[in-house]
Amino acid sequence: MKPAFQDLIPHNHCFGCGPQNSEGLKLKSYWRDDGSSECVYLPQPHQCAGPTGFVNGGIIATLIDCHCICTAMAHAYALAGREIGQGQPIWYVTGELNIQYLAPTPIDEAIKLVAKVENVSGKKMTLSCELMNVTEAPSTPYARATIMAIQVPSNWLKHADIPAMCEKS
Ligand SMILES: CCCCC/C=C\C/C=C\C/C=C\C/C=C\CCCC(=O)SCCNC(=O)CCNC(=O)[C@H](O)C(C)(C)COP(=O)(O)OP(=O)(O)OC[C@H]1O[C@@H](n2cnc3c(N)ncnc32)[C@H](O)[C@@H]1OP(=O)(O)O
Repeated sequence: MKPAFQDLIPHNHCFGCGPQNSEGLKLKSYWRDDGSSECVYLPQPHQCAGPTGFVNGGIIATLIDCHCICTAMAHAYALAGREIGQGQPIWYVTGELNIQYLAPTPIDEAIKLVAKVENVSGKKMTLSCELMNVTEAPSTPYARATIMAIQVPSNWLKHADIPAMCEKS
């Protein structure tokens, strides 16, 4: 199996997707044969909503956000004809995140996110994402989202790190 996007993107302390964040969700994203990307995640009991059986909406938002932004970066490297993480870094941030929560997401089973790049226009990349049961059974997804990813300059990180956080990892 090829490495996950997150294992190739350098210098990532993100709570959702950073391998270098020991307290984070550490999600992993991969290309699928049809050009979409997927991420399988097993929710943890403490990530519950009010009732203990369902996943908190903010956790769902983080999973969607990080899977889509990492997909945007992976797609941008592919458009540049480079392997992820090779050469001048390509960074994207979340400009907009719109989520429809369609049904409660069970906390005691693996879930799957599938994202697609819908459009690239200058610095802006639009992606769609569905969060569903890991079996991809033909039922309504638990959540559906659109994301606007915005490319930021490769020197953006110079302004964005707290040294103590970097030293910790
Ligand atoms: C803050 C943390 C960032 C972390 C990532 C950064 C670097 C990566 C480093 C290592 C880690 C690697 C991977 C994983 C990292 C993260 C994954 C999770 C992602 C996040 O969790 S990330 C946090 C939440 N995110 C923010 O903290 C963004 C705050 N924000 C800004 O920093 C600015 O707001 C920015 C840069 C978005 C725009 O800056 P700006 O306005 O100067 O950009 P500019 O003028 O060049 O606009 C260019 C075109 O985008 C359009 N546009 C602009 N903003 C838009 C918006 N909001 N919605 C729709 N369209 C928008 C314009 O209308 C124009 O469109 P047009 O070209 O058609 O005119």
